[in-house]
Amino acid sequence: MKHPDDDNELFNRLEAEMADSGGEVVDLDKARSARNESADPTTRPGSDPSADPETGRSADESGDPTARRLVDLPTAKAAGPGYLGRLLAAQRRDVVPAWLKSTAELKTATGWVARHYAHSVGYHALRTPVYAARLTLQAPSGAAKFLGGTMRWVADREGEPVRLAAVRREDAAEYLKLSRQRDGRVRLRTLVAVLAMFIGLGSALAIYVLAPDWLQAVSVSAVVMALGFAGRKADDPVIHRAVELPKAVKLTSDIVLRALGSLGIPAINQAQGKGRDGFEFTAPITRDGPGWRAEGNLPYGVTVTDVIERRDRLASGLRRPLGCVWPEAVPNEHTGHLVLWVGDQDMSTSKKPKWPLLTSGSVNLFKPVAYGTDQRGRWVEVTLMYIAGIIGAIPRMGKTFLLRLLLLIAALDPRAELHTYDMKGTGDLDPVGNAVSHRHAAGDDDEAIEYALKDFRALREELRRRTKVIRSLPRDICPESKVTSELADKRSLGLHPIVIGVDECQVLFEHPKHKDEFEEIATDLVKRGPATGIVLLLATQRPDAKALPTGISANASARWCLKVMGQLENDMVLGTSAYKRGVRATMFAWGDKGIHYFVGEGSDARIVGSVYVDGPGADSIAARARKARELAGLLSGHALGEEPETDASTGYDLLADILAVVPAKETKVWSETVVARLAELRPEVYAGWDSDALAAALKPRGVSTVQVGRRIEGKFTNKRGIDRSQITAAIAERDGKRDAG
Ligand SMILES: Nc1ncnc2c1ncn2[C@@H]1O[C@H](COP(=O)(O)OP(=O)(O)OP(=O)(O)O)[C@@H](O)[C@H]1O
Repeated sequence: MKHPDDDNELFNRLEAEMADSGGEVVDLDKARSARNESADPTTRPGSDPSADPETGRSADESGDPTARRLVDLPTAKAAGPGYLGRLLAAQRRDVVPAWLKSTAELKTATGWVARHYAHSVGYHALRTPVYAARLTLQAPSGAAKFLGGTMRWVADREGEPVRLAAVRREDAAEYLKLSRQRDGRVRLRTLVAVLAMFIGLGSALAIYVLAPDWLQAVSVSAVVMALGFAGRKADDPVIHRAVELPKAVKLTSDIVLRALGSLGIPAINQAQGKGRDGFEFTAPITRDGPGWRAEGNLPYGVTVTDVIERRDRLASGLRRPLGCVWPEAVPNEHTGHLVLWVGDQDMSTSKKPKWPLLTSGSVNLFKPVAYGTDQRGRWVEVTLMYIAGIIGAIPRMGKTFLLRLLLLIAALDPRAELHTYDMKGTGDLDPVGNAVSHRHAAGDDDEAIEYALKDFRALREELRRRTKVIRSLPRDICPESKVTSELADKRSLGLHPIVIGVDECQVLFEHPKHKDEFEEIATDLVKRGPATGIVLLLATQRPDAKALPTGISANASARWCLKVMGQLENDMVLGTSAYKRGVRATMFAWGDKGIHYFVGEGSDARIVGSVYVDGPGADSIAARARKARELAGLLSGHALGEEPETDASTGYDLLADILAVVPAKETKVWSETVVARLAELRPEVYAGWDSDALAAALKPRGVSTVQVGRRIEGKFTNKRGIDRSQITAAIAERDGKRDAG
């Protein structure tokens, strides 16, 4: 779009030049049109920018002080970065193509080729007897063809039309010449034929008399097959194709231009109307994975998003199914740089490579794991640690399946503690929940909401505990102040990954009574969870500010957006102004189930088709995950049939309990007295605690024990104890500076 400042600048510069030359006011419209013409992307190169657009002469040449002057300096062409500058900014294409660099892709491609030929060989081997029988049946006709052909050759039948033409012209000299040539040729060919016959018959006789049976059989078969082959009919081949390869039409520049011309974008149509291309190819059209890739610049002012918006028309212009046509913008390029990838097959129906984790293998959540494929069939990976993610889509597009897939991946890391909430209540998350989850609930009834609320509160406590543990760790063990795979392995620290998945999260965030608390805790988990090893994954079918509070959607670092209906939902899931940048999940078709835009931590949006794992598949993966946990002794909570109340490890608040047993008038109390009272209060948790255990439990909560002196029976005794004011201060800090006293 032309900026109004451009006109002002143009006007000012024209005025300045006129003042220099004492000229009059210039027709700005004409100057503008001259400028626009020189700015047309498809203008032929080589035209002199300083020349008058009408006379072809430059203003200086004409000597007319009122002549219009062009505002671009003649040196404008040379301006801009020099050769080195351009080299620095140049984009280098890969020397080795991506598919050759990836061993997984190479293996997949080799596997496909091997399977293709194995199939062909098997197909033909099974049909060999049929082929032999058909060739034998065709052998007599082949023999007749062979004999007839030989006779015609000996009799020089190919020269006959020429001789007959000489007869018709009554050209005696020519006819005599041709006849003599024919007689000579027939004599020679007869000799060759007779010789060949004797050699053939002699060989046959020799084989009959001298050769072993197998050689006789092979020779006779070979002759019969050869005669059968000679007797084949053009319209009925003996050998049929074992594999019908899909015929993908080659993408040519003409097809691309035709398709772009059919979009109804005025700038392209105008350029094409004037006989120009309306698109400037910047690289040859090449094969790229199972499809074609075209790349180039759209006319000035036309953006890639204009094309993406009309993807269905583009598909019509290319005469390809919608699922094959993927126009994309290139990050860090100008907005008119289009990459058009046209697949051989529809992405939603094309055959996907087998997901390696489907049948075996485990996961380290701190490392990338493949969870889907892009348009080109290449694996796309996600690292589930250090993220908070949101999944959004209209109903029935595969949102729950995607969430379940991510949770299954998490389940395959035995260290991960899963909290799964299926607020839709249809049991889609049950395979994971029942097999491995520490906490799991389905449905939106009061019981499930209470359960979730209790768990969220406990998770907030856990988050706080973790931040303190991380803070108390020495720098060399925890150099980045975040949980690492090594720290997660140390069970004593309790920093294992926690993955929370909530399907239809709007049920929590719109709950009439608890919505604020859910929102507050979830926002905290999204902001501080990733560094402490807590991952929150939220899925919703109604991504708006109520269903997905902005504090959460703005801070999520991973986003998965399946088909949505409008810009608002699109940007809600994919981030502000994603729609404007051309990242539009609105373009997905209804049949594009599981296909989504994925924006990972700091990476550009990619189109991904997630791996399809159905219910039974999910069951078997979850069973595998359960087994691994059982072996490692890491199965806990819901998966063991435990209810949260009976699980003492997270269901208590030590600081609050101390306040409960130490009245305000007792400012300092010995630890042994505190643990005795605590054991009375909550024996299932505190029974067996001693002073040291209390000190160890208080340390991550930011409280240390102090020396407390007492005079007992006239004797002064010093022992470790707690200072009540420290406990109230810790609670105040923990609860956001609220007064806990
Ligand atoms: N990756 C995939 N590939 C192919 N088909 C898929 C994929 N994921 C999901 N589907 C299909 O899409 C259907 C809908 O999936 P799912 O139940 O996850 O949708 P949803 O968006 O969660 O719907 P709702 O909003 O009603 O819960 C599934 O029944 C499944 O057959």
